Amino acid sequence: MPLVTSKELFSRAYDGNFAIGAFNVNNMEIIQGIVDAAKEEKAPLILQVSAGARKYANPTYLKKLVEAAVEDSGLPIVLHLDHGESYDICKQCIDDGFTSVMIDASHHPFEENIAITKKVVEYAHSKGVVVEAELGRLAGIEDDVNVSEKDAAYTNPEQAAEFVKKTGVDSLAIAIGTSHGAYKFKGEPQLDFERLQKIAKLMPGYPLVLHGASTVLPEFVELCNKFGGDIPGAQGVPEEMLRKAASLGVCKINIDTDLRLALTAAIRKSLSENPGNFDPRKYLGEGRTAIKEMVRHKIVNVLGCNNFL
Ligand SMILES: O=C(CO)COP(=O)(O)O
Ligand SMILES: O=C[C@H](O)COP(=O)(O)O
Ligand SMILES: [Zn+2]
Ligand SMILES: [Zn+2]
Repeated sequence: MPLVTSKELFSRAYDGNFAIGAFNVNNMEIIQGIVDAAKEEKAPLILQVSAGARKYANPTYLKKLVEAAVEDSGLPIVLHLDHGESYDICKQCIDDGFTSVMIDASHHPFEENIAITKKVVEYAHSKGVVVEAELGRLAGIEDDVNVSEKDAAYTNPEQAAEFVKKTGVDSLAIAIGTSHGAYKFKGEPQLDFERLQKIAKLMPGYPLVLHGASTVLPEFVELCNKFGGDIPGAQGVPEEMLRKAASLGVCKINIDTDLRLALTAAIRKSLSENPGNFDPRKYLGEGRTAIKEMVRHKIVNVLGCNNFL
């Protein structure tokens, strides 16, 4: 099976109230860990590549690794550009064979975001590629911010509907209180589900995307800290909130930080417990296994996209 777009995956996810995991990939072990879990759980996958990942791994290598994953697993896999910052990088990835790109022009004024997104959509659609865009600012919002500050940063539901209509974009990343990285909330985790419901109601059947959706699993934070790390106070999105989002029109859930933490925790532990070892296959292998089990947990217990095939 060749790489697929997310069209069919999202439509099934929407109807079934589950979500597809979009995992950031940077090297072979990360890809293998994710794909091995998905293969065993019969789950589709979105493997996403950031500009930083392309720079780190070299675009040709990454693409070949993802193609190898498709060939080896036989799974429906989407190759997606994460946070494309310009028309040019989106075009480059489309020409390179990506089946999905994100144009993230969310930091531009509304009309400009529309114009840039529309241009990407026109090119992508002419090549059979789907597009994700973003509206709103993905930022950690403190507990004590007032309503007007929240309104300024979070996605405006009416604007979201207008944006989708004017751009023809295939999916939309929204801001309801998540943020990237391991420090998402200072106090109680809080997402604006009322806003999500309003957005979903204005666009029935339309696939929404949640960035910054790692849970920052405490077991990995603890392992990192136990074996020489120093990441105090890390906190992510509780799993029940992700399940709720998936039942309210969120079809794509982005996960990077949890992969980083699982890999780092396992490598720290392995190196610390085996001080005489200098064979990378041992600690990278243990990192890969940690990723596999973490991703399996997400697929089965959080995303609900197992037994998809
Ligand atoms: O949104 C993401 C990638 O686009 C990843 O979010 P996390 O940092 O929560 O894993
Ligand atoms: O959204 C950001 C992703 O976690 C990718 O991060 P990166 O740009 O460091 O590769
Ligand atoms: Zn953004
Ligand atoms: Zn993101």
